[in-house]
Amino acid sequence: MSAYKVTVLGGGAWGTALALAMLRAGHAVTLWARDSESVDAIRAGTNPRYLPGITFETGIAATTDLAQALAGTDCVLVVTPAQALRSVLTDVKPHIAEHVPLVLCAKGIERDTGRLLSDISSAILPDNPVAALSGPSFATDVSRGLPTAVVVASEDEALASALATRFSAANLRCYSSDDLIGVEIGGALKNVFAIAAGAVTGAGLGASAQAALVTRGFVELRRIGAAFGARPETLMGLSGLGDLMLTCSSVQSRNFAYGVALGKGEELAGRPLAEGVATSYIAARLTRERGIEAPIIEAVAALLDNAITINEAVAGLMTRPLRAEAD
Ligand SMILES: NC(=O)C1=CN([C@@H]2O[C@H](COP(=O)(O)OP(=O)(O)OC[C@H]3O[C@@H](n4cnc5c(N)ncnc54)[C@H](O)[C@@H]3O)[C@@H](O)[C@H]2O)C=CC1
Ligand SMILES: O=C(CO)COP(=O)(O)O
Repeated sequence: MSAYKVTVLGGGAWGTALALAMLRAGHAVTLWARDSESVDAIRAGTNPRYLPGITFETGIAATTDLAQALAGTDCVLVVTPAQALRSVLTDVKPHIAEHVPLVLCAKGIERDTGRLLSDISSAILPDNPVAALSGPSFATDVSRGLPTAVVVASEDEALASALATRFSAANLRCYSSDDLIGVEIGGALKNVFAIAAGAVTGAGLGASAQAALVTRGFVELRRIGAAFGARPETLMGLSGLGDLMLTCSSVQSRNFAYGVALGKGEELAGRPLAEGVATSYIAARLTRERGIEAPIIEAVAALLDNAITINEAVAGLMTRPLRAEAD
């Protein structure tokens, strides 16, 4: 029987880690990256730019040739940044066979349109079933083979379950879900709250403020999730609360680290990818348009725009009208 062929698009931290996870699950893995430097390094068992200090097994067939990466593939993991999804899938279109599932692994909402990533995928590649992989999982942990649990979601429950089975291995446990929107919303918004939590830490506001911020962030996530049709139990799961806990508590998170720099008033240009920046702007717009109360998201977007200071953000949140917690 020929091996199940997985194509990974994206040679950054998460693309490399997922390619390794797929290799360890016993699949034939081809990784496409746009720069030959990353391709050469990954073939040799390193990715110094995105996973510094980590060496790993060889066996990933890395290439800069997209057509070659997609030829004869059984499944594609799309692991480029959320804001690049539209252009990447447009490039993929001529080279992918119908019915090959696309598993979206980025966490974000398209800034210009407010579209969820699965919407973009269905619009560009309507004949390819779409799934999302999300949950608390740092690329460094996964590439080191540390135990990790994620969720694979698709509106097609049988597909989600089949992919979760394929992707699971000794140290990667994949749950399945048919709540695609719920999984996407949780993954996208936790990055915004991670920036907020980082800012609280960076500004030295204390552990109590930190806990309050994360808890009230989760309330905003639930409100927005409800408006988008996400199931509450999905938001309570790995891709929602689980990832919120992870990224709001560790400088291993680039979004949290970005927030720390913001809270300290440090230079923000040139930092590693923090998906929550783009997502905060569009999430603030979407919540405003839909009349959803999301003061933390609003504050993050305003802070990033230099429209308010951290002290003004705190004062704004602390002086809102008092209310019952459950409202
Ligand atoms: N790093 C992590 O621990 C995790 C990351 N993610 C998500 O995965 C996504 C990717 O993140 P990372 O791999 O960590 O980012 P990264 O910054 O390490 O790598 C991004 C990769 O995408 C490539 N890229 C950027 N724009 C591109 C374009 N227009 N066309 C083609 N390639 C492009 C870059 O060259 C680079 O290889 C993000 O949405 C992130 O939220 C999800 C879970 C864990
Ligand atoms: O999504 C992640 C872990 O689940 C990675 O978070 P950062 O993008 O903030 O590093």
